[in-house]
Amino acid sequence: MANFDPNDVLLTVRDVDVVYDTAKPVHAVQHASFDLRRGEMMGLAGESGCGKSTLAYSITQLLKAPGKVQSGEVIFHDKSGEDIDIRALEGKALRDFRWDKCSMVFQGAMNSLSPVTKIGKQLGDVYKTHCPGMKKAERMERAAHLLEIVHVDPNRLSAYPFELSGGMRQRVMIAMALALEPQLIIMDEPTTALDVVVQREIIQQIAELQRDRGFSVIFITHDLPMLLEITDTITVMKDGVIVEHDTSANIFHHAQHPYTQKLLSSFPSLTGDRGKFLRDGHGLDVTEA
Ligand SMILES: Nc1ncnc2c1ncn2[C@@H]1O[C@H](COP(=O)(O)OP(=O)(O)OP(=O)(O)O)[C@@H](O)[C@H]1O
Repeated sequence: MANFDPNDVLLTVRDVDVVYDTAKPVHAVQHASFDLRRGEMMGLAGESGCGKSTLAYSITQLLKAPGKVQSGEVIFHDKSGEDIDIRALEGKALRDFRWDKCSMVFQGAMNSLSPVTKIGKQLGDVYKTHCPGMKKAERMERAAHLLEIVHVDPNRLSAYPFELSGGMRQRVMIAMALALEPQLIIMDEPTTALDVVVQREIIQQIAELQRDRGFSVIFITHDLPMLLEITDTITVMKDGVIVEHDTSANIFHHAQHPYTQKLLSSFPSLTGDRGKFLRDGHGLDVTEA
């Protein structure tokens, strides 16, 4: 039971090919194609080194040398009706696109907060940059609201990052990613550096926020059972190639590719039977397999 219209595509990725141009070139992503719908939460799974991050960075033009997108098409179908060719964006248009329409939360994002600047100012600066006419009082009001959304006490606006726990700092980074209400958020192992209890709380919260606010998510992790709980669809990569892309329910019940089957069977379950949880469109309800 998905929360999105299957015909309402937000992102079209076609035939994307990425090479790291090193002494021995690495063909890290090969002919990757998928559609992401508006309001869809898609998991990108596969073992370390299979090309998940490379594909995500290519989509957002964040790939650094020696990585190079050699070919392919990435089109963002904006809610305004405009089709944006992301690979053709440069300069200000690209910077605006990144926060305004698409944001990213990285694994170590919490460590990218400036240690000498209060949380409120760092959140407020997103508005200062992207909404230049906004008054300071409104920036702070919005920053406080963002903290509330991610369950951090708004009094923490006056705190420095070192005064917050790792989980709180990562929540602040999620708040920052939400600031301009982007249509797409790419999350690359956003909770991996945190302890498991905090990971679980934050992942549940991401799923709730996504459901309530209707943005689309590409959630990157090697943790396939977790993806089964929170995503609508899952894309599985192996050695730079997308080997399977289907609804999470189909991946769980009828995985076609032997590699997906192997991934599914290689994880112990928290609940006894492997992955009893499946997203049903209403959060993380339990569904018998
Ligand atoms: N800067 C680089 N130079 C050369 N090769 C690279 C570079 N970055 C990544 N690669 C290679 O590209 C391939 C894909 O790496 P990538 O980091 O995208 O995989 P991943 O699935 O995201 O892995 P992880 O889960 O460990 O983050 C790997 O073979 C990796 O060694």
